[in-house]
Amino acid sequence: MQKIFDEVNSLDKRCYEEFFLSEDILMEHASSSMALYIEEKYHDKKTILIVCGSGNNGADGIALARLLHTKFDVSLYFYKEVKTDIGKVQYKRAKSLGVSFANKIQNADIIVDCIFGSGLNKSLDNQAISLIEELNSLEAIKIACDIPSGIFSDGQVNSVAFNADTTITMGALKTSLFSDTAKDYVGKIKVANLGIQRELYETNTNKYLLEKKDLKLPHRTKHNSHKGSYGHLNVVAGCKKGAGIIAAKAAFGFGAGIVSVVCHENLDLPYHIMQTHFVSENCTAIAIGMGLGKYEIDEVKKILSKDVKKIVDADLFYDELLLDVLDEDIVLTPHPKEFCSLLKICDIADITIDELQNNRIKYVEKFSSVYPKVVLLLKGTNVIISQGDNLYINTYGSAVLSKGGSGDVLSGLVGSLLAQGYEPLDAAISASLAHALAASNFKRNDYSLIPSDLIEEVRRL
Ligand SMILES: NC(=O)C1=CN([C@@H]2O[C@H](COP(=O)(O)OP(=O)(O)OC[C@H]3O[C@@H](n4cnc5c(N)ncnc54)[C@H](O)[C@@H]3O)[C@@H](O)[C@H]2O)[C@@H](O)CC1
Ligand SMILES: [K+]
Repeated sequence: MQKIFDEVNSLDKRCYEEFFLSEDILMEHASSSMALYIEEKYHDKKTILIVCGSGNNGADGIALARLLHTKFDVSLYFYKEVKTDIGKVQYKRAKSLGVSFANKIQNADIIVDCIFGSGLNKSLDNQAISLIEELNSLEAIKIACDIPSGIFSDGQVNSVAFNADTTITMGALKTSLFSDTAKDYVGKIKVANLGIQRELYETNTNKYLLEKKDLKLPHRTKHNSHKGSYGHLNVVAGCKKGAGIIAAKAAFGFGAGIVSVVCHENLDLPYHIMQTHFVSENCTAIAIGMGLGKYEIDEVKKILSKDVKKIVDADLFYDELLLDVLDEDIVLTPHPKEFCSLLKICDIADITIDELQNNRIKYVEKFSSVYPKVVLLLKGTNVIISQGDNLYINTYGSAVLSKGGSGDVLSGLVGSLLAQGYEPLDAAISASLAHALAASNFKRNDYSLIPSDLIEEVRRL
Protein backbone atom coordinates (compact mmCIF):
# COMPACT_ATOMS: atom_id res chain seq x y z
CA MET A 1 0.00 0.00 0.00
CA GLN A 2 1.06 3.60 -0.53
CA LYS A 3 0.76 6.48 1.90
CA ILE A 4 -1.82 9.22 1.35
CA PHE A 5 -1.69 12.69 2.95
CA ASP A 6 -4.41 15.27 3.60
CA GLU A 7 -1.91 18.01 2.73
CA VAL A 8 1.74 18.20 1.74
CA ASN A 9 2.56 21.81 2.66
CA SER A 10 4.02 20.58 5.92
CA LEU A 11 6.10 18.02 4.01
CA ASP A 12 7.44 20.73 1.67
CA LYS A 13 8.23 22.88 4.71
CA ARG A 14 10.14 20.00 6.26
CA CYS A 15 12.24 19.80 3.08
CA TYR A 16 13.16 23.48 3.32
CA GLU A 17 13.83 23.50 7.06
CA GLU A 18 15.23 20.09 7.86
CA PHE A 19 16.83 19.00 4.60
CA PHE A 20 17.93 22.43 3.27
CA LEU A 21 16.17 21.81 -0.04
CA SER A 22 14.92 25.08 -1.47
CA GLU A 23 11.60 25.68 -3.21
CA ASP A 24 13.59 26.03 -6.45
CA ILE A 25 15.16 22.58 -6.01
CA LEU A 26 11.78 21.01 -5.27
CA MET A 27 10.19 22.72 -8.27
CA GLU A 28 13.01 21.74 -10.62
CA HIS A 29 12.62 18.11 -9.59
CA ALA A 30 8.84 18.30 -9.88
CA SER A 31 9.06 19.61 -13.42
CA SER A 32 11.89 17.22 -14.33
CA SER A 33 9.71 14.30 -13.24
CA MET A 34 6.91 15.53 -15.49
CA ALA A 35 9.34 16.09 -18.37
CA LEU A 36 10.80 12.61 -17.99
CA TYR A 37 7.35 11.04 -18.00
CA ILE A 38 6.36 12.91 -21.16
CA GLU A 39 9.66 12.22 -22.95
CA GLU A 40 9.54 8.50 -22.16
CA LYS A 41 5.88 7.91 -22.84
CA TYR A 42 5.16 10.34 -25.66
CA HIS A 43 8.47 10.64 -27.55
CA ASP A 44 6.56 10.19 -30.82
CA LYS A 45 4.41 13.28 -30.20
CA LYS A 46 5.33 16.72 -31.51
CA THR A 47 3.35 19.57 -29.99
CA ILE A 48 2.70 20.42 -26.34
CA LEU A 49 0.54 23.21 -24.95
CA ILE A 50 1.20 24.08 -21.30
CA VAL A 51 -1.53 26.20 -19.71
CA CYS A 52 -0.39 28.12 -16.63
CA GLY A 53 -2.06 29.97 -13.76
CA SER A 54 -0.62 32.66 -11.52
CA GLY A 55 0.68 30.47 -8.67
CA ASN A 56 3.39 27.87 -8.33
CA ASN A 57 1.38 25.28 -10.22
CA GLY A 58 1.85 27.64 -13.15
CA ALA A 59 5.52 28.00 -12.22
CA ASP A 60 5.88 24.19 -12.47
CA GLY A 61 4.45 24.50 -15.97
CA ILE A 62 6.92 27.20 -17.00
CA ALA A 63 9.84 25.07 -15.76
CA LEU A 64 8.40 22.10 -17.67
CA ALA A 65 8.21 24.17 -20.85
CA ARG A 66 11.89 25.07 -20.50
CA LEU A 67 12.86 21.41 -19.98
CA LEU A 68 10.92 20.16 -23.02
CA HIS A 69 11.76 23.13 -25.26
CA THR A 70 13.46 22.00 -28.54
CA LYS A 71 12.65 18.31 -27.89
CA PHE A 72 9.01 19.15 -28.61
CA ASP A 73 7.26 22.12 -30.13
CA VAL A 74 6.21 23.68 -26.80
CA SER A 75 3.86 26.64 -26.25
CA LEU A 76 3.08 28.34 -22.96
CA TYR A 77 -0.33 29.92 -22.47
CA PHE A 78 -1.02 32.09 -19.41
CA TYR A 79 -4.49 32.14 -17.92
CA LYS A 80 -3.20 34.84 -15.54
CA GLU A 81 0.18 36.49 -15.28
CA VAL A 82 2.52 34.59 -12.97
CA LYS A 83 2.69 36.21 -9.53
CA THR A 84 4.98 34.20 -7.28
CA ASP A 85 8.68 35.03 -6.90
CA ILE A 86 9.84 31.63 -8.07
CA GLY A 87 7.32 31.80 -10.92
CA LYS A 88 8.83 35.07 -12.12
CA VAL A 89 12.30 33.49 -12.07
CA GLN A 90 10.98 30.51 -14.05
CA TYR A 91 9.43 32.94 -16.53
CA LYS A 92 12.75 34.74 -17.07
CA ARG A 93 14.57 31.43 -17.55
CA ALA A 94 12.03 30.21 -20.12
CA LYS A 95 11.92 33.51 -21.98
CA SER A 96 15.69 33.83 -22.21
CA LEU A 97 15.87 30.36 -23.78
CA GLY A 98 13.30 31.24 -26.43
CA VAL A 99 10.30 29.21 -25.26
CA SER A 100 7.20 30.18 -27.32
CA PHE A 101 4.24 31.96 -25.75
CA ALA A 102 0.76 31.49 -27.18
CA ASN A 103 -1.86 34.21 -26.94
CA LYS A 104 -4.76 31.86 -27.53
CA ILE A 105 -5.55 28.23 -26.90
CA GLN A 106 -4.42 26.09 -29.78
CA ASN A 107 -4.72 22.35 -29.99
CA ALA A 108 -1.63 20.21 -29.47
CA ASP A 109 -0.78 16.53 -29.18
CA ILE A 110 -0.40 16.98 -25.43
CA ILE A 111 -2.03 19.55 -23.13
CA VAL A 112 -0.58 20.08 -19.66
CA ASP A 113 -2.85 21.71 -17.09
CA CYS A 114 -0.89 23.94 -14.68
CA ILE A 115 -3.72 26.39 -13.97
CA PHE A 116 -4.46 25.62 -10.31
CA GLY A 117 -2.81 23.21 -7.93
CA SER A 118 -3.10 22.93 -4.19
CA GLY A 119 -3.72 26.69 -3.97
CA LEU A 120 -7.25 26.59 -5.43
CA ASN A 121 -9.20 28.35 -2.69
CA LYS A 122 -12.37 29.80 -4.22
CA SER A 123 -14.97 28.92 -6.83
CA LEU A 124 -13.88 29.20 -10.43
CA ASP A 125 -14.90 32.37 -12.25
CA ASN A 126 -16.47 32.26 -15.72
CA GLN A 127 -13.12 32.82 -17.40
CA ALA A 128 -11.56 29.81 -15.65
CA ILE A 129 -14.64 27.67 -16.29
CA SER A 130 -14.67 28.38 -20.02
CA LEU A 131 -10.90 27.85 -20.26
CA ILE A 132 -11.16 24.42 -18.60
CA GLU A 133 -14.20 23.52 -20.71
CA GLU A 134 -12.33 24.52 -23.85
CA LEU A 135 -9.32 22.39 -22.87
CA ASN A 136 -11.59 19.46 -22.06
CA SER A 137 -13.21 19.70 -25.47
CA LEU A 138 -9.89 19.32 -27.32
CA GLU A 139 -8.74 15.95 -28.59
CA ALA A 140 -5.34 15.65 -26.98
CA ILE A 141 -3.44 13.67 -24.39
CA LYS A 142 -4.23 15.51 -21.17
CA ILE A 143 -1.84 15.70 -18.25
CA ALA A 144 -2.61 17.49 -14.98
CA CYS A 145 0.18 18.96 -12.90
CA ASP A 146 -0.28 18.02 -9.22
CA ILE A 147 -4.11 17.89 -9.36
CA PRO A 148 -6.60 18.54 -12.18
CA SER A 149 -7.55 22.23 -12.01
CA GLY A 150 -10.99 22.63 -10.48
CA ILE A 151 -10.62 19.93 -7.82
CA PHE A 152 -10.40 21.42 -4.34
CA SER A 153 -8.20 20.15 -1.54
CA ASP A 154 -11.18 18.28 -0.04
CA GLY A 155 -11.73 16.46 -3.34
CA GLN A 156 -14.85 18.39 -4.33
CA VAL A 157 -15.53 19.83 -7.76
CA ASN A 158 -17.66 22.99 -7.89
CA SER A 159 -18.52 23.32 -11.53
CA VAL A 160 -15.91 21.86 -13.80
CA ALA A 161 -12.45 20.31 -13.60
CA PHE A 162 -9.74 19.45 -16.09
CA ASN A 163 -10.34 16.00 -17.46
CA ALA A 164 -6.90 14.40 -17.19
CA ASP A 165 -5.68 11.14 -18.67
CA THR A 166 -2.82 11.29 -16.20
CA THR A 167 -2.23 13.33 -13.07
CA ILE A 168 1.39 13.76 -12.04
CA THR A 169 1.17 14.73 -8.41
CA MET A 170 4.02 16.33 -6.52
CA GLY A 171 5.92 14.47 -3.81
CA ALA A 172 3.19 12.24 -2.39
CA LEU A 173 -0.40 11.10 -2.89
CA LYS A 174 -3.07 13.45 -1.59
CA THR A 175 -6.51 12.61 -0.20
CA SER A 176 -8.16 15.07 -2.62
CA LEU A 177 -7.28 12.81 -5.56
CA PHE A 178 -9.31 9.94 -4.14
CA SER A 179 -12.76 11.41 -3.56
CA ASP A 180 -15.48 9.66 -5.56
CA THR A 181 -16.08 12.95 -7.42
CA ALA A 182 -12.42 13.28 -8.42
CA LYS A 183 -12.34 9.80 -9.94
CA ASP A 184 -13.73 10.91 -13.31
CA TYR A 185 -11.06 13.64 -13.63
CA VAL A 186 -7.74 12.34 -12.30
CA GLY A 187 -7.02 9.54 -14.77
CA LYS A 188 -3.88 7.55 -13.90
CA ILE A 189 -2.03 8.97 -10.92
CA LYS A 190 1.78 9.19 -10.85
CA VAL A 191 3.90 10.68 -8.09
CA ALA A 192 6.72 13.09 -9.05
CA ASN A 193 9.95 12.90 -7.07
CA LEU A 194 10.90 16.24 -5.49
CA GLY A 195 14.61 15.69 -5.08
CA ILE A 196 14.61 13.16 -2.27
CA GLN A 197 13.31 9.63 -2.22
CA ARG A 198 9.61 9.49 -1.58
CA GLU A 199 10.05 7.50 1.64
CA LEU A 200 12.16 10.37 3.02
CA TYR A 201 9.76 13.06 1.81
CA GLU A 202 6.83 11.25 3.42
CA THR A 203 6.10 11.26 7.14
CA ASN A 204 3.66 9.16 9.16
CA THR A 205 0.08 8.98 8.00
CA ASN A 206 -3.10 7.11 8.81
CA LYS A 207 -4.36 6.84 5.21
CA TYR A 208 -3.28 4.30 2.63
CA LEU A 209 -3.94 3.55 -1.01
CA LEU A 210 -4.46 -0.18 -1.55
CA GLU A 211 -2.48 -1.90 -4.29
CA LYS A 212 -2.93 -5.21 -6.10
CA LYS A 213 -0.22 -6.76 -3.98
CA ASP A 214 -2.30 -6.11 -0.85
CA LEU A 215 -4.74 -8.77 -2.03
CA LYS A 216 -4.07 -11.91 -0.02
CA LEU A 217 -5.90 -14.77 -1.70
CA PRO A 218 -6.91 -17.71 0.53
CA HIS A 219 -4.31 -20.11 -0.92
CA ARG A 220 -4.14 -23.44 0.82
CA THR A 221 -0.75 -24.35 2.21
CA LYS A 222 -1.50 -27.67 3.96
CA HIS A 223 -2.30 -30.89 2.11
CA ASN A 224 -3.39 -32.60 5.28
CA SER A 225 -6.70 -30.80 5.53
CA HIS A 226 -10.43 -31.30 5.13
CA LYS A 227 -13.38 -29.03 4.39
CA GLY A 228 -13.67 -28.07 8.05
CA SER A 229 -10.14 -26.67 7.91
CA TYR A 230 -11.44 -23.81 5.76
CA GLY A 231 -14.29 -22.68 7.89
CA HIS A 232 -18.05 -22.85 7.84
CA LEU A 233 -19.92 -19.71 6.85
CA ASN A 234 -23.59 -19.23 7.68
CA VAL A 235 -25.39 -16.80 5.41
CA VAL A 236 -28.69 -15.68 6.88
CA ALA A 237 -31.27 -15.38 4.09
CA GLY A 238 -34.29 -13.25 4.81
CA CYS A 239 -37.34 -12.50 2.71
CA LYS A 240 -35.31 -11.50 -0.38
CA LYS A 241 -33.61 -14.87 -0.51
CA GLY A 242 -31.68 -14.22 -3.71
CA ALA A 243 -29.31 -11.87 -1.89
CA GLY A 244 -28.28 -14.55 0.60
CA ILE A 245 -27.92 -17.17 -2.12
CA ILE A 246 -25.65 -14.90 -4.20
CA ALA A 247 -23.53 -14.22 -1.09
CA ALA A 248 -23.36 -17.95 -0.32
CA LYS A 249 -22.23 -18.83 -3.86
CA ALA A 250 -19.57 -16.10 -3.77
CA ALA A 251 -18.33 -17.32 -0.39
CA PHE A 252 -18.03 -20.91 -1.59
CA GLY A 253 -16.12 -19.82 -4.70
CA PHE A 254 -13.70 -17.84 -2.53
CA GLY A 255 -12.53 -20.76 -0.47
CA ALA A 256 -14.86 -21.30 2.51
CA GLY A 257 -14.89 -25.06 3.22
CA ILE A 258 -18.62 -25.18 3.96
CA VAL A 259 -21.30 -22.60 3.27
CA SER A 260 -24.82 -22.91 4.65
CA VAL A 261 -27.77 -20.67 3.97
CA VAL A 262 -29.88 -20.13 7.08
CA CYS A 263 -33.55 -19.99 6.13
CA HIS A 264 -36.77 -21.32 7.63
CA GLU A 265 -38.21 -22.16 4.24
CA ASN A 266 -36.75 -24.89 2.08
CA LEU A 267 -34.65 -23.39 -0.69
CA ASP A 268 -33.62 -24.64 -4.06
CA LEU A 269 -29.87 -24.34 -3.62
CA PRO A 270 -26.96 -25.62 -5.71
CA TYR A 271 -25.86 -29.02 -4.37
CA HIS A 272 -22.62 -27.70 -2.89
CA ILE A 273 -24.39 -25.10 -0.72
CA MET A 274 -26.02 -26.51 2.41
CA GLN A 275 -29.20 -25.35 4.06
CA THR A 276 -29.95 -25.03 7.75
CA HIS A 277 -33.09 -23.71 9.42
CA PHE A 278 -31.17 -22.15 12.30
CA VAL A 279 -27.60 -20.93 12.70
CA SER A 280 -25.20 -23.89 12.90
CA GLU A 281 -23.43 -24.61 16.17
CA ASN A 282 -20.11 -25.06 14.43
CA CYS A 283 -20.15 -22.10 12.06
CA THR A 284 -16.99 -19.99 12.08
CA ALA A 285 -18.53 -16.82 10.64
CA ILE A 286 -21.94 -15.33 9.93
CA ALA A 287 -23.07 -13.03 7.12
CA ILE A 288 -26.33 -11.30 7.88
CA GLY A 289 -28.40 -8.36 6.63
CA MET A 290 -28.55 -8.79 2.86
CA GLY A 291 -32.12 -9.35 1.78
CA LEU A 292 -33.06 -9.78 5.45
CA GLY A 293 -36.30 -7.77 5.32
CA LYS A 294 -38.59 -8.52 8.24
CA TYR A 295 -37.06 -11.20 10.42
CA GLU A 296 -37.98 -12.25 13.93
CA ILE A 297 -36.26 -9.68 16.21
CA ASP A 298 -35.34 -12.16 18.92
CA GLU A 299 -33.84 -14.46 16.38
CA VAL A 300 -31.69 -11.70 14.84
CA LYS A 301 -30.63 -10.70 18.35
CA LYS A 302 -29.63 -14.27 19.08
CA ILE A 303 -27.69 -14.55 15.82
CA LEU A 304 -25.88 -11.26 16.44
CA SER A 305 -24.95 -12.33 19.96
CA LYS A 306 -23.25 -15.53 18.75
CA ASP A 307 -19.54 -15.37 19.45
CA VAL A 308 -18.18 -15.74 15.90
CA LYS A 309 -16.89 -13.24 13.35
CA LYS A 310 -19.62 -11.40 11.49
CA ILE A 311 -20.21 -9.36 8.39
CA VAL A 312 -23.33 -7.21 8.53
CA ASP A 313 -24.90 -5.63 5.46
CA ALA A 314 -27.96 -3.95 3.99
CA ASP A 315 -31.25 -4.05 5.92
CA LEU A 316 -29.62 -4.15 9.34
CA PHE A 317 -28.26 -0.62 8.85
CA TYR A 318 -31.83 0.58 9.36
CA ASP A 319 -32.23 -1.31 12.64
CA GLU A 320 -31.14 -0.22 16.10
CA LEU A 321 -30.44 -3.86 16.91
CA LEU A 322 -27.07 -3.26 15.31
CA LEU A 323 -26.05 -0.92 18.15
CA ASP A 324 -25.59 -3.97 20.40
CA VAL A 325 -22.64 -5.26 18.40
CA LEU A 326 -20.75 -2.07 17.56
CA ASP A 327 -18.25 -2.67 20.34
CA GLU A 328 -17.03 -5.77 18.46
CA ASP A 329 -14.64 -6.12 15.55
CA ILE A 330 -17.45 -6.92 13.13
CA VAL A 331 -17.33 -5.91 9.45
CA LEU A 332 -20.02 -3.50 8.19
CA THR A 333 -20.40 -2.96 4.44
CA PRO A 334 -22.93 -0.15 3.88
CA HIS A 335 -23.54 1.72 0.64
CA PRO A 336 -23.93 5.51 1.04
CA LYS A 337 -27.67 5.49 1.79
CA GLU A 338 -27.23 2.73 4.36
CA PHE A 339 -24.30 4.55 5.92
CA CYS A 340 -26.43 7.69 6.32
CA SER A 341 -28.97 5.58 8.17
CA LEU A 342 -26.25 3.99 10.31
CA LEU A 343 -24.85 7.43 11.23
CA LYS A 344 -28.34 8.50 12.25
CA ILE A 345 -29.05 5.40 14.31
CA CYS A 346 -25.71 5.88 16.06
CA ASP A 347 -26.54 9.52 16.73
CA ILE A 348 -23.36 10.62 14.95
CA ALA A 349 -24.93 12.66 12.15
CA ASP A 350 -28.23 13.19 10.38
CA ILE A 351 -27.14 13.95 6.81
CA THR A 352 -28.19 13.59 3.19
CA ILE A 353 -26.49 11.24 0.76
CA ASP A 354 -25.03 14.27 -1.08
CA GLU A 355 -23.50 15.60 2.11
CA LEU A 356 -21.99 12.17 2.76
CA GLN A 357 -20.68 11.72 -0.77
CA ASN A 358 -19.00 15.13 -0.66
CA ASN A 359 -17.34 14.27 2.65
CA ARG A 360 -16.96 10.51 2.66
CA ILE A 361 -13.68 10.40 4.53
CA LYS A 362 -14.84 12.89 7.15
CA TYR A 363 -17.88 10.79 8.10
CA VAL A 364 -16.00 7.50 7.99
CA GLU A 365 -13.45 9.01 10.37
CA LYS A 366 -16.23 10.25 12.65
CA PHE A 367 -17.81 6.81 12.77
CA SER A 368 -14.50 5.05 13.39
CA SER A 369 -13.57 7.41 16.20
CA VAL A 370 -16.80 6.46 18.00
CA TYR A 371 -16.62 2.75 17.16
CA PRO A 372 -12.88 2.03 16.77
CA LYS A 373 -13.20 -1.78 16.80
CA VAL A 374 -15.65 -1.99 13.91
CA VAL A 375 -14.26 -2.51 10.42
CA LEU A 376 -16.28 -0.17 8.25
CA LEU A 377 -16.30 -0.63 4.47
CA LEU A 378 -18.11 2.25 2.77
CA LYS A 379 -19.03 1.29 -0.78
CA GLY A 380 -18.45 3.72 -3.62
CA THR A 381 -16.39 4.07 -6.75
CA ASN A 382 -13.43 4.41 -4.38
CA VAL A 383 -14.19 2.07 -1.51
CA ILE A 384 -13.09 3.30 1.92
CA ILE A 385 -12.18 0.77 4.60
CA SER A 386 -11.54 1.99 8.10
CA GLN A 387 -10.81 0.64 11.55
CA GLY A 388 -9.82 2.87 14.45
CA ASP A 389 -7.43 5.56 13.23
CA ASN A 390 -6.46 3.86 9.99
CA LEU A 391 -8.15 4.24 6.65
CA TYR A 392 -7.57 2.40 3.37
CA ILE A 393 -8.83 3.33 -0.10
CA ASN A 394 -9.49 0.84 -2.88
CA THR A 395 -9.62 2.63 -6.24
CA TYR A 396 -9.94 -0.45 -8.47
CA GLY A 397 -13.73 -0.33 -8.56
CA SER A 398 -15.54 0.74 -11.71
CA ALA A 399 -19.02 1.29 -13.10
CA VAL A 400 -19.09 -2.39 -14.15
CA LEU A 401 -20.03 -3.13 -10.53
CA SER A 402 -22.94 -0.68 -10.38
CA LYS A 403 -25.51 -3.46 -10.37
CA GLY A 404 -27.91 -5.17 -8.00
CA GLY A 405 -26.21 -8.21 -6.54
CA SER A 406 -22.65 -6.85 -6.60
CA GLY A 407 -22.89 -5.93 -2.91
CA ASP A 408 -24.18 -9.41 -2.04
CA VAL A 409 -21.14 -10.91 -3.75
CA LEU A 410 -18.90 -8.64 -1.66
CA SER A 411 -20.63 -9.70 1.57
CA GLY A 412 -20.08 -13.32 0.59
CA LEU A 413 -16.38 -12.70 -0.09
CA VAL A 414 -15.87 -10.98 3.26
CA GLY A 415 -17.81 -13.74 5.03
CA SER A 416 -15.77 -16.40 3.28
CA LEU A 417 -12.47 -14.93 4.46
CA LEU A 418 -13.80 -14.41 7.99
CA ALA A 419 -14.88 -18.05 8.07
CA GLN A 420 -11.39 -19.06 6.92
CA GLY A 421 -9.80 -17.21 9.84
CA TYR A 422 -8.80 -13.84 8.38
CA GLU A 423 -8.79 -10.94 10.82
CA PRO A 424 -11.78 -8.66 10.07
CA LEU A 425 -9.68 -5.81 8.64
CA ASP A 426 -7.67 -8.19 6.43
CA ALA A 427 -10.88 -9.87 5.28
CA ALA A 428 -12.44 -6.53 4.31
CA ILE A 429 -9.31 -5.40 2.44
CA SER A 430 -8.76 -8.62 0.51
CA ALA A 431 -12.45 -9.13 -0.26
CA SER A 432 -12.79 -5.57 -1.51
CA LEU A 433 -9.71 -5.90 -3.73
CA ALA A 434 -10.81 -9.30 -5.05
CA HIS A 435 -14.27 -7.91 -5.82
CA ALA A 436 -12.97 -4.87 -7.73
CA LEU A 437 -10.13 -6.67 -9.53
CA ALA A 438 -12.43 -9.51 -10.57
CA ALA A 439 -14.83 -6.95 -12.06
CA SER A 440 -12.00 -5.26 -13.94
CA ASN A 441 -11.02 -8.67 -15.39
CA PHE A 442 -14.50 -9.02 -16.89
CA LYS A 443 -13.74 -7.98 -20.45
CA ARG A 444 -16.97 -8.58 -22.35
CA ASN A 445 -18.25 -5.01 -21.92
CA ASP A 446 -18.94 -2.56 -19.09
CA TYR A 447 -22.69 -3.07 -18.66
CA SER A 448 -23.64 -6.73 -18.71
CA LEU A 449 -21.92 -8.21 -15.65
CA ILE A 450 -24.20 -10.37 -13.52
CA PRO A 451 -23.34 -11.78 -10.09
CA SER A 452 -22.44 -15.21 -11.51
CA ASP A 453 -19.93 -13.54 -13.91
CA LEU A 454 -18.39 -11.72 -10.99
CA ILE A 455 -18.15 -14.88 -8.90
CA GLU A 456 -16.60 -16.65 -11.90
CA GLU A 457 -13.96 -13.88 -12.19
CA VAL A 458 -13.23 -14.08 -8.46
CA ARG A 459 -12.62 -17.81 -8.89
CA ARG A 460 -10.09 -17.05 -11.64
CA LEU A 461 -8.00 -14.52 -9.66
N1 LIG B 1 5.69 24.55 -2.32
C1 LIG B 1 6.58 23.80 -2.95
O1 LIG B 1 7.67 23.59 -2.47
C2 LIG B 1 6.23 23.19 -4.25
C3 LIG B 1 5.06 23.59 -4.91
N2 LIG B 1 4.74 23.06 -6.09
C4 LIG B 1 3.58 23.51 -6.86
O2 LIG B 1 2.96 24.60 -6.27
C5 LIG B 1 1.56 24.42 -6.29
C6 LIG B 1 0.93 25.27 -5.24
O3 LIG B 1 1.23 26.60 -5.59
P1 LIG B 1 0.41 27.82 -5.03
O4 LIG B 1 0.25 27.67 -3.57
O5 LIG B 1 1.11 29.02 -5.52
O6 LIG B 1 -1.03 27.68 -5.61
P2 LIG B 1 -1.58 27.41 -7.11
O7 LIG B 1 -0.53 27.45 -8.12
O8 LIG B 1 -2.42 26.21 -6.99
O9 LIG B 1 -2.54 28.63 -7.47
C7 LIG B 1 -2.97 29.50 -6.62
C8 LIG B 1 -3.10 30.84 -7.35
O10 LIG B 1 -4.35 30.90 -7.98
C9 LIG B 1 -5.17 31.86 -7.28
N3 LIG B 1 -6.49 31.26 -7.17
C10 LIG B 1 -6.91 30.32 -6.28
N4 LIG B 1 -8.19 29.97 -6.56
C11 LIG B 1 -8.57 30.68 -7.65
C12 LIG B 1 -9.75 30.77 -8.41
N5 LIG B 1 -10.81 30.03 -8.12
N6 LIG B 1 -9.82 31.60 -9.44
C13 LIG B 1 -8.76 32.38 -9.77
N7 LIG B 1 -7.58 32.36 -9.08
C14 LIG B 1 -7.49 31.50 -8.04
C15 LIG B 1 -4.49 32.13 -5.97
O11 LIG B 1 -4.77 33.44 -5.55
C16 LIG B 1 -3.03 31.95 -6.35
O12 LIG B 1 -2.51 33.09 -7.00
C17 LIG B 1 1.38 22.95 -6.13
O13 LIG B 1 0.12 22.52 -6.57
C18 LIG B 1 2.52 22.42 -6.96
O14 LIG B 1 2.12 22.30 -8.31
C19 LIG B 1 5.66 22.15 -6.76
O15 LIG B 1 6.49 22.95 -7.57
C20 LIG B 1 6.48 21.36 -5.82
C21 LIG B 1 7.16 22.19 -4.81
K1 LIG C 1 -3.29 21.60 -12.27
